[in-house]
Amino acid sequence: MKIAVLTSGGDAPGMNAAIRAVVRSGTMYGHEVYGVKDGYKGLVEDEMILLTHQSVSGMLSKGGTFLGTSRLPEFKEIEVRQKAIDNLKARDIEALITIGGDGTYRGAMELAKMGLKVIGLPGTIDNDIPGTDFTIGFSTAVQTIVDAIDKLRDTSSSHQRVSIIEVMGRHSGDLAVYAGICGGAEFIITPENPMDKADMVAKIKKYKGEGRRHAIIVITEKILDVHALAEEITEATGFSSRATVLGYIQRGGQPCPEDRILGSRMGTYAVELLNDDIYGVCVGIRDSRMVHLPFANIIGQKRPKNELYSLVKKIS
Ligand SMILES: Nc1ncnc2c1ncn2[C@@H]1O[C@H](COP(=O)(O)OP(=O)(O)O)[C@@H](O)[C@H]1O
Ligand SMILES: O=P(O)(O)OC[C@H]1O[C@](O)(COP(=O)(O)O)[C@@H](O)[C@@H]1O
Ligand SMILES: [Mg+2]
Repeated sequence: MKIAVLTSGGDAPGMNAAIRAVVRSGTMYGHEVYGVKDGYKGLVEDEMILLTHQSVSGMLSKGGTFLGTSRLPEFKEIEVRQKAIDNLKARDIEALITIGGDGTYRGAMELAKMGLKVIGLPGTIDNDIPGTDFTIGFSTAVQTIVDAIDKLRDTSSSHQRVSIIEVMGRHSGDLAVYAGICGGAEFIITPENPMDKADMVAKIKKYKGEGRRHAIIVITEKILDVHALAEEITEATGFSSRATVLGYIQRGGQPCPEDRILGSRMGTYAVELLNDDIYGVCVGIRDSRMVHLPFANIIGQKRPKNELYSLVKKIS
């Protein structure tokens, strides 16, 4: 069978491991694997290349995605998707493996409805996809954030400051919660765990009175202006405060072992699903096992609130 693979949406460390696994296991099972450049854009513009065992050599340890990625809002239009399907048909490519986040899943489901054999793999640092305990890229991003918190604690403590650290996650607080716990944050503010400003100010005043040298606040992006919050805290508590927006550094870097393993497992599992004539599904990891679920069961669903949210309150 001819199989195409693409990465779409925000890049995530471990995407290359997943592509590599699709190529290596695909060729092992006798398939031909084509890499699509820059996500859905490459499908529409017919930018695809045959990938061999050799083409993915050395890719396991590389961050980002060597195929490139993009956001293509026009892919919501049926005429644009039809062009993608026609390009695949002209090359006799029967199946497509997409690696991306929730938006990529939506595009994949639409393609599946149009008759293409599609499998979705969860690749995003946000860990915001239902049906899987973890997404490819999340663990590496957590590691990067923890490293930043550790460094910010050094300078906070030296200057006796409250350090506010804004992390990514879009509408999901998982990055903030996991990294905040690892970094010993006093406060973790996320869409699922809103800020109680009066309580926070009272506690920071108390910490100041106790002579504490620092406090760490980790907050998900898009909730508020962190620099304004730093000024408010300084004024209201007398505990000098500074904010740092971590930004795109969270998306880059060498994938950690967990993401290399997750990408390798998911890429191989996707090919094996196609071998078994299973498609129209997305892959997940649940209780350490590979699973698959129809796109329709995942898209638009909410992830249950992570149980680690209650841990934060007990140990901070
Ligand atoms: N409803 C949709 N129908 C078709 N394609 C979509 C839809 N939503 C998103 N996409 C495609 O998926 C791409 C990636 O989605 P995006 O939300 O940007 O990133 P991610 O997949 O990482 O969440 C979009 O740029 C668009 O091309
Ligand atoms: O790269 P852009 O377009 O600025 O998008 C930023 C967004 O991408 C992410 O890094 C990853 O999100 P996606 O996986 O949904 O693309 C979010 O955490 C962040 O909000
Ligand atoms: Mg997303």
